[in-house]
Amino acid sequence: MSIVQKPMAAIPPAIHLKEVSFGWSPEVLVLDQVSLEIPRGQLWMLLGRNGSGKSTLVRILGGLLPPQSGEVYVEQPLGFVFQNPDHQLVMPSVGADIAFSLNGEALNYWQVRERVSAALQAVNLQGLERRPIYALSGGQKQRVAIAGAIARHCRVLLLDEPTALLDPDSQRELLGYVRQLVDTQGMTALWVTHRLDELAQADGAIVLDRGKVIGQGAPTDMIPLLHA
Ligand SMILES: Nc1ncnc2c1ncn2[C@@H]1O[C@H](COP(=O)(O)OP(=O)(O)OP(=O)(O)O)[C@@H](O)[C@H]1O
Repeated sequence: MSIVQKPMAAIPPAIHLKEVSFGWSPEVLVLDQVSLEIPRGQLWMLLGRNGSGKSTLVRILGGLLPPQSGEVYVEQPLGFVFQNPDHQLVMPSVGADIAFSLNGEALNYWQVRERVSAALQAVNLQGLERRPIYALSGGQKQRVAIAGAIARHCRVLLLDEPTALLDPDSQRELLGYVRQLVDTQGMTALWVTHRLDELAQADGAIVLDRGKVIGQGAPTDMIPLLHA
């Protein structure tokens, strides 16, 4: 008897860019024919020197900038976490801020409370709904920003240097939470960083150089490209 194995259905990537270009002026391209794929349910890092185009790329992925040419696909809904949480958290208390991120969804009071509470649990800030934002540490503020995305049931998280303003312990802790969300909730995360030690937690990495992708794949394979 022969066993016929059905081919596994290919899982489409959560993020897919094909030949995307962008420039602030017609003469100078900040992104030049960028093509990349990020598999669903993985944590990838985006690396490159200052000015290589990382933030521009993340803004295009988030729909904040339109590409001049090329194709962009990002699984929805998506959430953003920026370098400075003070630019992102707009309400006076933790619970109000996360609830605010649910504006526009047709949820009743109890559903909002349930989403806020579950999101806080996912980033280990349970019970802090009433805590004023000003009373949080930088790392806790970043976790509230992530909780906003969790509450919206985001499938993709775009994090633009989220640890840049954190102390080393909070950096490691935040990365640990995102790693855990990817592993337990199947989210896909793209994390922009300059910190090579963070690569150890990644499933893959992409290196940008002057607006071009010069490498994408296993994190350890990308390190030599950064020193080239
Ligand atoms: N609003 C803007 N107007 C004009 N040029 C811009 C604007 N924002 C960024 N640039 C330029 O686009 C290029 C890419 O910037 P981008 O912020 O994407 O790089 P980056 O890799 O994120 O850098 P960094 O690591 O310093 O954050 C840089 O030359 C930058 O000066």
